[in-house]
Amino acid sequence: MATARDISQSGAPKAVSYSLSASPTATFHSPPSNSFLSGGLPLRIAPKQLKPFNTEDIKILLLENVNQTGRDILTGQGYQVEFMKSSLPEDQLIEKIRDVHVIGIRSKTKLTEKVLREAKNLLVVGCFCIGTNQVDLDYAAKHGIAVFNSPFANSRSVAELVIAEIITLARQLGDRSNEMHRGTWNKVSAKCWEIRGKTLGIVGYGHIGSQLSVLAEAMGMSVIYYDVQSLMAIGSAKQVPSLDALLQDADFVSLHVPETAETKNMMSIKQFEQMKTGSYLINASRGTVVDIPALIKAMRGGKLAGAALDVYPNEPAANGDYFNGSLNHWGDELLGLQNLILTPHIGGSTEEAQRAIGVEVADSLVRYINQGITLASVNLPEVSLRSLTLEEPNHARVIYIHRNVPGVLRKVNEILGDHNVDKQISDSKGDIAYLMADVSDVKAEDIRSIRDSLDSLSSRILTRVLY
Ligand SMILES: NC(=O)C1=CN([C@@H]2O[C@H](COP(=O)(O)OP(=O)(O)OC[C@H]3O[C@@H](n4cnc5c(N)ncnc54)[C@H](O)[C@@H]3O)[C@@H](O)[C@H]2O)C=CC1
Ligand SMILES: O=C(O)C(=O)COP(=O)(O)O
Repeated sequence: MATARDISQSGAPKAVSYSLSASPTATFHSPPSNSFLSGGLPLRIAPKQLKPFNTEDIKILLLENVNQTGRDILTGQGYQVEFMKSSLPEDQLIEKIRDVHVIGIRSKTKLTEKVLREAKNLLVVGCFCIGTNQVDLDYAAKHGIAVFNSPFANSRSVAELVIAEIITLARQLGDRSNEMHRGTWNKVSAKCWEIRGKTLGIVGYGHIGSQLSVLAEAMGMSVIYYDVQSLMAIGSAKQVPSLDALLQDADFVSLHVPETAETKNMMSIKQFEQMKTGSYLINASRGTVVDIPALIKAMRGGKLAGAALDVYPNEPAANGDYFNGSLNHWGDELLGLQNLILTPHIGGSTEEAQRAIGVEVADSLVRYINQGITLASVNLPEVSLRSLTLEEPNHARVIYIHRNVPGVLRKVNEILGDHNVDKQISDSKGDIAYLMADVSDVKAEDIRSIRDSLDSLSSRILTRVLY
């Protein structure tokens, strides 16, 4: 059956997702085949007066132990919230995602095209983390699914972890501690260093890299950084022109780039060869950025004096025994190395960061679900109008997500032109455009007519009407 998410190859808009309900206690409906309304939210019309949609009809699935702060905000809105501590294997994720309007994830849940294709009712994804590489952002945008994240609420936590790791590596604290646990007293100073006066090379000078820069300089380190963009240095840090230049000069190299095609195996055999003998590598970015066999080789050959890994190419879905999962590719080869700190992707895992992320992403979701506001979306144009005046009767907010092709605004305004448009805004991002208009003095039949007319336009991706 065609759904509201389909973009017809023929250009003809497809059917529709929700039923019209006049019942004051209506619950979520499965898409009826003969329904005549489309879009992401159930329409609710009370006799005589238009009513806002019912938040209780919204179904949300939260995976990966999203913080209580976010859960409280979402349940406080009256949405139906299902919470799970871990991520889900693909087959179970596909089953679950078919039914929900909103999904909240962290870095583990992969929302690929295959998964999103099944998400027939999905309006919006909340990434309760910084990275959005786990979501097919382009597919989501082309199907009118907004994606939000928290761009910097855990940056400080990651930077502090890296500072701890720099000192831990320089003083071989991990090995000394392990030895003490095994009953060995091993008091040594050989190849143990102060970090004062050493050079830290930061790869990727964004939110985390620049925070790290400030902390490292405060401890007496010299900072150099490499970034694809030309960025203002903080303090006395200096931008260098290439990764090679950074690797040749740095005593410690810390990676803070996103997962992209360009950053895959950014640190491989050639790059390790460029590094100073006795230097250290820290990766708290994404597991794909470091070629692990090349790292093992560099550590065994003495090129590196130590390394810290917080992220891995494949990470387990849940806490527990990982030996049967992702890390067994390298097994003893990796685990047997000296002065290698392994942590289970905890860079952003502090109370402060998780609480702040919970609030920030949940707030973005509520704004989008209730008001259609896309501010801070990572894949749709950022569009905002002041809050819908729900107190005023017979107002409606029309949201039209469409392909960015010539002539759409003229057609939309022909449709809206029969009504009193109080405010209107439109913006585009690549192939996708987002239009929002508030209309007043509309009755139920006007809304139905606006909706049907917008649905009949060949540019349509998704129509929502909120009131
Ligand atoms: N370990 C953990 O728990 C966490 C890991 N992360 C990871 O850290 C990454 C970085 O986070 P932020 O600093 O917030 O991101 P950001 O977007 O603020 O900064 C990334 C920087 O990398 C630069 N960059 C991109 N491609 C590059 C390339 N090929 N070569 C050199 N520079 C390049 C960008 O220009 C940008 O300045 C995130 O994408 C995420 O994958 C983020 C938070 C927690
Ligand atoms: O914020 C990020 O991108 C992170 O890597 C942290 O991910 P997490 O929320 O711990 O799954």
